[in-house]
Amino acid sequence: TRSTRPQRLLGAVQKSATRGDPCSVVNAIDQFCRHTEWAMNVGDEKGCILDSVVSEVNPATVLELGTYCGYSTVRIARLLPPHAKLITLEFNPDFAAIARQVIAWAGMEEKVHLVEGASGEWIPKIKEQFGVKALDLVFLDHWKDQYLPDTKLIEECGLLRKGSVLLADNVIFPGAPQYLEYVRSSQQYESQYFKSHLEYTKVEDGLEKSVFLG
Ligand SMILES: O=C(NC/C=C/[C@H]1O[C@@H](n2cnc3c(NCCO)ncnc32)[C@H](O)[C@@H]1O)c1cc(-c2ccc(F)cc2)cc(O)c1O
Ligand SMILES: [Mg+2]
Repeated sequence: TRSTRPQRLLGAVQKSATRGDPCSVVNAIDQFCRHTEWAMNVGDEKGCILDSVVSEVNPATVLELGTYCGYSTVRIARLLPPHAKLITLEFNPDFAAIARQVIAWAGMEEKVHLVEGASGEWIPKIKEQFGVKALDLVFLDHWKDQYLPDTKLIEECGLLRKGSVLLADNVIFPGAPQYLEYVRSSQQYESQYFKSHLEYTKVEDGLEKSVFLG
């Protein structure tokens, strides 16, 4: 039977990237998605903005919502200090299986906890399961209509501290209008839009960075 897009993306990593070299994994996926088969990774252009936010925050604890094939997981983990932790939630078992192999190929297993499950079920468990007091950075890249409910759940679970950063992909395309309205109008956030383009295309898209003010 025909392979799936994530399987073909993993094949490109195993063919073109060097084991243990996260940058070569990121480059192999970008090359594949730009020249062979598009896939919904944050990509190289928005990825540079993601890199700058990760470097600025220098997080000890990161939560990613929506692992997919693990592109942004590897992109973030490669910048984290040795004992930092990236928790990434993915509820599709087929995508999770591919992402585990991409993360392993990049040699990032030590820094990444991939949890196979839904954000709504797992966000309330993060403190106890992972001994996390607060999240320094949250990267939202899952179903766009879930950005707002999950942000409210993260707040309710007391997972944010003064200075915690939310970074959301696709706030223009496909768009997350309710989320944007919330973080831009709330007194509890200082929000900033980083204009860019939809991965591997000329379509406008961007990332919204929102600092929790406590
Ligand atoms: O739709 C997009 N992303 C969704 C990602 C979903 C991934 O996250 C997983 N996931 C979803 N909800 C949850 C959940 N919790 C919520 C449910 O309980 N808990 C755990 N995991 C979850 C899915 O299983 C996937 O692995 C997108 C589209 C375009 C796009 C642009 C232009 C086009 F023409 C077409 C597409 C570009 C992008 O950058 C995009 O991110
Ligand atoms: Mg996205």
